[in-house]
Amino acid sequence: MTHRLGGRRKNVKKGFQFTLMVVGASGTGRTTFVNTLCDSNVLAKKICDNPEEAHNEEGITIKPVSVELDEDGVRISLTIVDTPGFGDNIDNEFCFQEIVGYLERQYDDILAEESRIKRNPRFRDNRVHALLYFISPTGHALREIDIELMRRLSPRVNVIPVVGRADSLIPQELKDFKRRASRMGCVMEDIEHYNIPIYNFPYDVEEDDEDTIEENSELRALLPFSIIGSDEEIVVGGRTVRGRQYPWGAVEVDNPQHSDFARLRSALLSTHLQDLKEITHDFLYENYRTEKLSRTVNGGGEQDDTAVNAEDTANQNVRMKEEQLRKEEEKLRDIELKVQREIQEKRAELLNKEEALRTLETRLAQAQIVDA
Ligand SMILES: Nc1nc2c(ncn2[C@@H]2O[C@H](COP(=O)(O)OP(=O)(O)OP(=O)(O)O)[C@@H](O)[C@H]2O)c(=O)[nH]1
Repeated sequence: MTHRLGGRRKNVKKGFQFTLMVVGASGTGRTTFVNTLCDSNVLAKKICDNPEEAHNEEGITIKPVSVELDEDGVRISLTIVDTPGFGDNIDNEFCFQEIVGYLERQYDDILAEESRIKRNPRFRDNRVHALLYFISPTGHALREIDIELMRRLSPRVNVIPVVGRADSLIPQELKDFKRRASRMGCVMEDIEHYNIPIYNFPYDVEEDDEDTIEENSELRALLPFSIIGSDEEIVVGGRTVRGRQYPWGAVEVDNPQHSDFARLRSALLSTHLQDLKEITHDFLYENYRTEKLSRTVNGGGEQDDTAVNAEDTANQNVRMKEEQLRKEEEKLRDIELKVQREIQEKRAELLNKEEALRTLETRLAQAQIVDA
């Protein structure tokens, strides 16, 4: 079920917090996309690599940066988590682990916070709500590394595949690459073939309204989104627009005929922001939590901070229950004593009355004897 921003007046006033991770090999256009999305230089461009150091494998660095955006009058506090260095190494296993580890650490923080007796008012929820996976515009099927990473990340985050630098392919090539199976294979065919549970703008024909179904099926049909990014402005037919100028013509970032940038931007920051957050909390985090806690209960051997916290909470619950039972027993004992006291008082009262009756009867009998 998709939720719109408009229905949440309180949040509209306060604004929304959203965290977006961007992953993709170097040169796929991640940095330019982020800067185009935020309309400012949020991420610094990598300045020309030193050829003497090019063979050094630097590994991946995960860098969150925050930026405040105004989306049609709604404040969005957007955190971008960039992952430069992904796919640059011969062995990418370390990169996979770093990214999955980062996503899981944010869940662990929430789990630990939920288990605390006293909440930390300054606690910040850093869970990642969506991950844009940048695919190189090769025109070929997905690479093994793309399939492997999307498959590993999908259980932990809403993965949305995008084709970066989409203007590197001519429109027909791009169409074939996105959806239409050709000799080369295509992105969506691979995603379906390998059963990768990406975020596919879910809808329920029975439950959702017509507009939601229509909008979500349109967005689903655009997957993977083709992205053109540019931090430059060009003049096209007298209009100043963000785009890229070529000798043969121009491509415009915000023109839906040229790129899916505008549709993706509005899905992320407006129409589907709440849905992505809800799936993260209700489904992805909940699954992680269940896995983690059942591993702890089943003695999976993992005894980290969260496990200890969960154990503390369980012990505390037992102690609270014991205390409650003790109080109830005390209350029952008091009632019992009170009832016993009342019975004794009534019995004494009855005995007194019997005594008085007997005295009366004796006096009556004596009076009758005197009369006779
Ligand atoms: N044609 C075209 N070029 C692009 C596009 N987006 C970025 N580029 C160019 O591609 C090159 C790499 O872009 P970046 O945004 O730095 O790519 P990146 O994925 O962040 O790469 P690293 O910074 O090396 O991790 C730059 O020269 C950009 O100007 C695009 O949509 N179309």
